Amino acid sequence: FTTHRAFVAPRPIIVLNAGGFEWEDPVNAFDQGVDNPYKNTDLMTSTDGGLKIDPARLLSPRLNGANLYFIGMMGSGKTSVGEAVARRMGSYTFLDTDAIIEKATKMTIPEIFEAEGEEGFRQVEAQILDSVHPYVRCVISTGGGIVTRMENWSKLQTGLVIWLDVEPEVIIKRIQGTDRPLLQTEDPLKKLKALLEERKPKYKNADIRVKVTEEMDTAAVADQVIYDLHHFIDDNPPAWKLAKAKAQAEGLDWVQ
Ligand SMILES: Nc1ncnc2c1ncn2[C@@H]1O[C@H](COP(=O)(O)OP(=O)(O)OP(=O)(O)O)[C@@H](O)[C@H]1O
Ligand SMILES: O=C(O)C1=C[C@@H](O)[C@@H](O)[C@H](O)C1
Repeated sequence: FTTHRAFVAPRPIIVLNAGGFEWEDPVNAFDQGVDNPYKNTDLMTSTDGGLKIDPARLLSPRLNGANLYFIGMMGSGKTSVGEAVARRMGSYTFLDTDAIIEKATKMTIPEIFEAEGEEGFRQVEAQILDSVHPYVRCVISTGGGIVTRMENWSKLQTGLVIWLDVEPEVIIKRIQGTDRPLLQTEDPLKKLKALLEERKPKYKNADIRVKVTEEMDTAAVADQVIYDLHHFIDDNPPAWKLAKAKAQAEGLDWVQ
């Protein structure tokens, strides 16, 4: 992680044509931003001694614009937690690749799976990620299977990647009976376990792994993510800081 990774110039969104159907320019689907974030009164909390700033608010200047990508199994909380983190940060916009896909294609995810199969959906997903990743200051919640395509990692790794690691037994209680296409089987828990085993080596490539237990509600997970992000940045200072420390240790003038 180096802060200058964040400065990828935004580029025009192209009109996409994948998976066998015409798309609208997905730029119109990017309207899920946090409204006027500086009006967020939760950013300052009152304590005994006075006002205390939310540590989430301090992340933004430390990230220098780098995007945060949430990865993990379906139902792991990427959308709920991602949105909570973006709101608390104040100056980051929240985006959800599944929601953008549905808006850009004017189809629901089950409809895309039905019409194009999983492979068609993956193509669409990869192109949406390609369109989204040049933007800066975004918290981006991704689809559970986005990690399966190697090419997606080159986009994810332009930001910081956070894996919400949740046991299938916990997930199934949250999402049983929903219309997620990959769980339309006789034994959804078995399917979830098999998918997790297959994907675990990919999820492990995340910069930060947050173990989420059943007792943790969305706010507790968001707290943990924010805490871990500060520690990650502490442990991975930008390259210029290391260069400065090295130069000074060698007795060189840093700036004449
Ligand atoms: N920490 C939590 N505790 C309890 N319920 C949660 C928690 N996090 C998320 N949920 C609930 O689980 C369900 C799935 O959450 P969410 O949509 O955020 O997951 P997701 O990872 O974005 O899923 P998908 O990849 O399928 O879109 C929602 O009903 C949400 O309210
Ligand atoms: O885990 C998966 O492969 C998926 C998760 C969802 O977020 C959707 O992207 C879709 O249902 C596929």
